[in-house]
Amino acid sequence: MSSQLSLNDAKTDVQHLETTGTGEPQPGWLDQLDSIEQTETGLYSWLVTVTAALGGLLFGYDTGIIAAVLVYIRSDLGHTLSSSEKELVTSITSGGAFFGAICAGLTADHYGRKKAIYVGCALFSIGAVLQASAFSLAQMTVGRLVVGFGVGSAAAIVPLYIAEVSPSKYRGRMIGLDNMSITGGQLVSYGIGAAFAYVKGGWRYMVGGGAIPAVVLAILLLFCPESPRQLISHNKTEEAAEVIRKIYPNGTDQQVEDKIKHITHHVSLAKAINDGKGRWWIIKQLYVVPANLRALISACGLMAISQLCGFNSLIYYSPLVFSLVGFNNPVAVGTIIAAVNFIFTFVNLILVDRVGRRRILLCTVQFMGFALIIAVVAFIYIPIRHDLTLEPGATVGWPAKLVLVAVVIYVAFYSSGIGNTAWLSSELFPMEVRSMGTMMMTCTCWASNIIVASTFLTQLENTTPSGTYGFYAAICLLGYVAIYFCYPEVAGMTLEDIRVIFSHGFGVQEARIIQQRMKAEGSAVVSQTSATV
Ligand SMILES: O[C@H]1[C@H](O)[C@@H](O)[C@H](O)[C@@H](O)[C@H]1O
Repeated sequence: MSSQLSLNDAKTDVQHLETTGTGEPQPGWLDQLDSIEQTETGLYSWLVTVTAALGGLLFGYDTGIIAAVLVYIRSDLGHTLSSSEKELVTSITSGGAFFGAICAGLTADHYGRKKAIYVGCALFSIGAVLQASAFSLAQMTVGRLVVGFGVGSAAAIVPLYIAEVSPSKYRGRMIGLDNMSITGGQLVSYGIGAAFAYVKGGWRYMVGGGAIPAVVLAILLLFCPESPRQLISHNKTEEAAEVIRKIYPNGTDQQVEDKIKHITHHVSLAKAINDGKGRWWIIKQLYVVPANLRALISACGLMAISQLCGFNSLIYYSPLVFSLVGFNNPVAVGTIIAAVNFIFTFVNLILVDRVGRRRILLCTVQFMGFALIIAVVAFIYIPIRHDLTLEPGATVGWPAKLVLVAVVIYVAFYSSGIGNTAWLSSELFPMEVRSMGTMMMTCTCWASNIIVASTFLTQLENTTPSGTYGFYAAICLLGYVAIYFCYPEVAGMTLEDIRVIFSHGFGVQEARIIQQRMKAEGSAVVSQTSATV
């Protein structure tokens, strides 16, 4: 490809292609520019994706490891931690993630995806060292906060980066790999927790170990490219061409050139839409345009349900819950939960595009609620005192085993449904407000996560385990009603269709009609996640 290919040339070419003599767009011209997507994909983009997904692993590891730490930290910070202190060191990470996600979301366009991931690596490493060397609650809290900043930025940037370096036919699966590595990281953290359970000061190795994948990620990232979209957006067209050649090793020079024009078109479009308008203006559009507001309610509402249903009370505190009901190797029992979460994330990955988001959600959320009701009943028969200890002499009987079974069922339905599907809702937003809408969704995630993390133990003490899980069961059942009325099925729809359905209320009926029409026309149900550039 010639070196004179600049952003301006590409723009001119796009304009030329875009119009006929009458100024009408030529049908299918944009698709023609993307024929490189049909070529055989090489190993490169998979290696880049697996590397970036280490960011997801760190997110999972650092959120999951607190469970074992809380069991083994005992009085190493100078005194035995009270319930509210345990809640503080747990929820401060979610608080950090809230701000980390906002900062990363606001700066990633300007500084690039890779820089944001490097900053995440630095935060993970600094946080790990601060925690591992902590002898006071204050230092531990700061360490957890710093790690939280890293978690938030990884949660916001890694899926974005993967989406931009992956060929569209594998995009859904590659982003799914990030979800798998979050739950995989939680599983690894439980495994490490169990492995260091009987080592003196073992919790320091658990938290310090979080620095290892962060350093590995930082080193491997040196071999990864900046995303072509970012490069083009900063007029680095030649560099973008190099990256595109590596992602699509079987593309011709012409196809590489076309791909650049294709991305340039989308970049210019996005710039034109938000031209001269500040971020606040875009955020305002989410609220003042009724269709946008409804999309925001659906996306953020689903995310809030996915957190307020109490799932992370298990990820963060399940060893405490299982020691409460009498199991004497609670971290090992908790590992079952993390393993089920990991395995069923994979089930979600396989089903979500085929079955559709709404159907999966409606089916799984009600069973989550029913499973929790079984746990509520079982807890009634376990003699737990107000200070969260068992009555002396109590043993692990059938109620404790029933709690474990109910919780495993709940987790399986969670991760095969709402746990991962909630992250897909960015597809509900029209392009001009998508990045800000996604940021709002991420903020909702961490804000509601903080509520669960910071209230769970107090709630157990004050309203008993049955009351606490009864509350979460109620959220699931209310969530079912909310999804039924407010969450339309958008799998495989064009952005225009999605815009139309939200201009008619929440568009559940309209979406059904469009889905039926699509089926009748035999159009393939393709994930919108994989359809965006
Ligand atoms: O998608 C993730 C996943 O399910 C994690 O296991 C959970 O900790 C997160 O809160 C959730 O958003």
